[in-house]
Amino acid sequence: MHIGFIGLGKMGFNLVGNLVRHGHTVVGYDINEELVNAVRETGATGVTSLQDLYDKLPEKRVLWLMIPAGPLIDNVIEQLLAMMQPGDVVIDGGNSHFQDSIRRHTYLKEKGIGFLDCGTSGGISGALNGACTMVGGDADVIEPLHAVFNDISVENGYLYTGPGGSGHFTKMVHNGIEYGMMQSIAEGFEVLSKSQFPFDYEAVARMWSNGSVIRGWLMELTENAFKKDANLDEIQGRMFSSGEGKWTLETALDLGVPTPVIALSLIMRYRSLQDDTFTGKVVAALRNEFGGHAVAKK
Ligand SMILES: O=C(O)[C@H](O)[C@@H](O)[C@H](O)[C@H](O)COP(=O)(O)O
Repeated sequence: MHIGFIGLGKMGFNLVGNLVRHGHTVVGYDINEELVNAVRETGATGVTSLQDLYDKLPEKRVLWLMIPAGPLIDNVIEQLLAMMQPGDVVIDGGNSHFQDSIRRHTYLKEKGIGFLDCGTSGGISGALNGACTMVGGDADVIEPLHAVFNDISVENGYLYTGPGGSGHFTKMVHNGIEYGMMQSIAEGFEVLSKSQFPFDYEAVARMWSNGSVIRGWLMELTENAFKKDANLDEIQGRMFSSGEGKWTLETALDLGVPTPVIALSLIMRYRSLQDDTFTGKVVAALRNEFGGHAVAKK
């Protein structure tokens, strides 16, 4: 299949390589010309304008966006609308909010253009070697593209999730789960680190990766991290987040679903970004006021 790929960052670049390896004809575009040059090495055609990308594709064009979520998606869709014809399809492969995807689905459908929201998981290596894809949209729009999603995904790692928005909804929940699992693993290792035993964290993670109930990719990645830096001395414990955990919690609250693990995982990420907190000072001061309990002075 012919595919126009917009956004050749870490994920997009590797997805292009994956598509080319599976025999698809890809035209890749990015505002960064170095990436456009580099993508030519994968066997894709590199172009430096959206118009050129569009013109190089046969009718019923497939335009795959792998760019940061938010207004940029709307911006690029508006640029494409100046060229697109009914029958064309836009795929958003990034981490967009599912409500935005529902809106874009409706907006483009009114113009005869298909829209698929594709949650893409598995990180950078998965993008190249076999991703996990969860895709929402109209059944007739996705029908000719099932084979493509199957091609770029690991075996059984692709699911058509249903109506527009459901792909990104599924990805959002996946990421909420990811927050909770990572926080739990991290807390376990902190308990190990505070114990009286001289644990080798890499060895523990390797052992837990083999046969235990908590084995899995995140545990394997934990082993990798400790292999590189035995006590993680080289990094700070600041846990950034790009929004999906927050959206999962907001959505759960809207739906009346109690999600304490995901909620606290998210809050711990926010807490990790603060060196000291006013909240902490107030609680410490109150303990001191009512009970004379010691406070740590600066
Ligand atoms: O499934 C995946 O491959 C990941 O979930 C990925 O999509 C996610 O965006 C990053 O891991 C960062 O997420 P946070 O910045 O929210 O931690």
